[in-house]
Amino acid sequence: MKPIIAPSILSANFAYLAKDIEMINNSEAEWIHIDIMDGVFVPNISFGFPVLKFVAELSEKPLDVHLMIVNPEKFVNEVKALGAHVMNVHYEACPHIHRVIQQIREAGMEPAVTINPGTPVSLLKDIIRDVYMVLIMSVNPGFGGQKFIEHSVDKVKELRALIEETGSKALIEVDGGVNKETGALLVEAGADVLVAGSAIFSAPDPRRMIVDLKNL
Ligand SMILES: O=C(CO)[C@@H](O)[C@H](O)COP(=O)(O)O
Ligand SMILES: [Co+2]
Repeated sequence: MKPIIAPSILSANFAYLAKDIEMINNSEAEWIHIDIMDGVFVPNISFGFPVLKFVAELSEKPLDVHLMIVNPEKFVNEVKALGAHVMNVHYEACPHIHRVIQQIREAGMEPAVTINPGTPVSLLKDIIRDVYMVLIMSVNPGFGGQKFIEHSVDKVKELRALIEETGSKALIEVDGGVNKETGALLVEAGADVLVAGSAIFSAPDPRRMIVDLKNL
């Protein structure tokens, strides 16, 4: 199976965001990945809902919303109002992760749980059947353009084994430092969805890069 490609607009040119969204609309990418940061959970601030309202209006692809914020459950309605397909919350940001997953599902979105590089896959055992997707961070969240953490490949293999063992249908997504080289290792290890920011937006031909990532 070819991986789903989700370009991260964090690496887009914000002065010409409409142009970059148009590029994604006319590409083979399935989703658009949206990184929301609050300067508390991660040491950076990206963009908020007033900006994303316009992104959502322009996008013809489903939105994969990655919330790098504390108390993400406070924003279920705002994310829903964007028409998001997936609401991705960090395991580390939710003491009551099971309840948050239920809230996302009740709101009519697909729940995904993200784990940081320092969080083990084994912690997902009791929620793996309840999530649509697990996002494995292959960099520490907060910035685009960072170096891929190699150990993430082992985490994908471990998660694939957990999914098979439990009969879960969860997709495996990986985010951070994904390019043609690291993407190939991840697909081989069992990843279903590749998020890529700088690899796509700094490529001479971003749409070609999306095709190349799909064909890994
Ligand atoms: O969530 C994040 C960063 O925290 C990502 O989605 C980045 O935007 C990916 O950027 P690259 O590592 O692909 O440049
Ligand atoms: Co992200």
